[in-house]
Amino acid sequence: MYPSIPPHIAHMKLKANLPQFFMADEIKLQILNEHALTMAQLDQSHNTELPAEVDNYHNLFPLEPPPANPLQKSNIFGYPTSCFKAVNVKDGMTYCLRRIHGFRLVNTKCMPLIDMWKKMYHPNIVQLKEVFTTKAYGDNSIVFVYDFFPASETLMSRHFSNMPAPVNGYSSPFNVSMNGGTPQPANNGLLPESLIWTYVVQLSSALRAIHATGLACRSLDPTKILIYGKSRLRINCVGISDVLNFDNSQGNPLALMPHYQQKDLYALGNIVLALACNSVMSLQRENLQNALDLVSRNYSPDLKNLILYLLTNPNRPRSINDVMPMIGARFFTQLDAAQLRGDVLQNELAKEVENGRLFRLICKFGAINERQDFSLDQAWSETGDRYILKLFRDYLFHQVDENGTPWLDMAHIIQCLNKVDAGVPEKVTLMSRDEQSVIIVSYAEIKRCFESSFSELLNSGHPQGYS
Ligand SMILES: Nc1ncnc2c1ncn2[C@@H]1O[C@H](COP(=O)(O)OP(=O)(O)OP(=O)(O)O)[C@@H](O)[C@H]1O
Repeated sequence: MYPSIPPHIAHMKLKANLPQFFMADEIKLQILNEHALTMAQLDQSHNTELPAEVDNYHNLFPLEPPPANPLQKSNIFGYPTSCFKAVNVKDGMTYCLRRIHGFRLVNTKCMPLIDMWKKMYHPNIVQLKEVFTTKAYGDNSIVFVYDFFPASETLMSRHFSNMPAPVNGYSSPFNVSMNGGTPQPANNGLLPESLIWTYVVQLSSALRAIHATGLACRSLDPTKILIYGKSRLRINCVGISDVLNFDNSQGNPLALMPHYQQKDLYALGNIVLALACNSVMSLQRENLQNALDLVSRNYSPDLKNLILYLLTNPNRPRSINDVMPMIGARFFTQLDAAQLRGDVLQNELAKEVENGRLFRLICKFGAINERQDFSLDQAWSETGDRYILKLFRDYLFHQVDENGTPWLDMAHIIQCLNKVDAGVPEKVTLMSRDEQSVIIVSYAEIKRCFESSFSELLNSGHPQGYS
């Protein structure tokens, strides 16, 4: 048995500051979950519906169940749409593909707008990567490719999913046809005001960037806003309306944007009001006054003023920049939260950089240990420097206690690998498997054996990715 670092020591610093500690754990869980979802694959032997490949994308995996009626049109876009994750064959990355069924692109004058969207990088916008037409689905479809955010959901499903089924067969919340009456919170209680401002800050920041480039979102709707983690938002589906609803009569494709920007602001007002009432029913014209009363009773005057600014006087031109003073000091809360999260991530990244270094070391050990044949020498991995490395591998991984039971201790492995990596002069006792011989070597000597053995391999082969 060898002394090991008590596992809690490594975490002591973080645990001393509990909020950071929990945030780090939460982020790790989220990343694990996201990784599992990114890796999910369809069993191709059972998949008869989806094409194996669409343009440069393969491994298609639907992100939503097939609709009961395949001709069901999206309320926002007016065409049937479907969403997949897929892997790009060129870069191996996973993307989100949104197919617009039965759309034939006859006019490419809208493409400058798509180029503008592709250049738009913003932390609250799902980035558009490319657009292509395809017959891979057996019809004329146009596909919009976006960054993929695993484990994300829509703002609609997060906050308004327990709404009664819409009577018109469509699913857009902003078209729900209800019987009127006072808007009732869809869930028990109302959302905390701080959460609503968190959303306002993110959505207005995205709109500010979009409007500043001369574009407009044109599809701002709770079904077209992605949410992941606790409260991180991104505006989704940018660029689609610019293609599907392109007005060919305008010489300048940006000519109508100021008009659409006003509509974006109105849509933002609707979203904030629906969040504040915790119900999309508040958006019914006949419910508006009741909804505003509910906001006055439960939230700050600033929130009500923001909603009034965005929803009333549609003939008065409004600007997203006017929202900033209404957010006021709440902006600092956002900034603080973002910086705290940044610190936690930096801390976690530092640990992962360490882990990555040790992982590469283990990969190299794996390439040397137990190699059956090298340069026509069958005993290469059993002799010379490699023999020491073999015994060191046993020392690292195959320790047993006095009863012969495997002794498994991560801290021992990490500590020893770090010492080899640093080449410290400390000595270690290695024992042959038959326990007949004992070798005392320093970690520095092990490092030398390791480096010379690995460079022998490197010089003879075609190494890829080892550094
Ligand atoms: N870029 C993306 N990355 C990851 N998941 C996404 C992405 N875009 C959409 N999704 C997921 O795909 C699913 C369907 O999204 P979609 O925008 O079609 O919502 P919807 O409520 O079905 O809207 P609609 O009624 O217009 O079809 C949602 O679960 C959403 O979280």
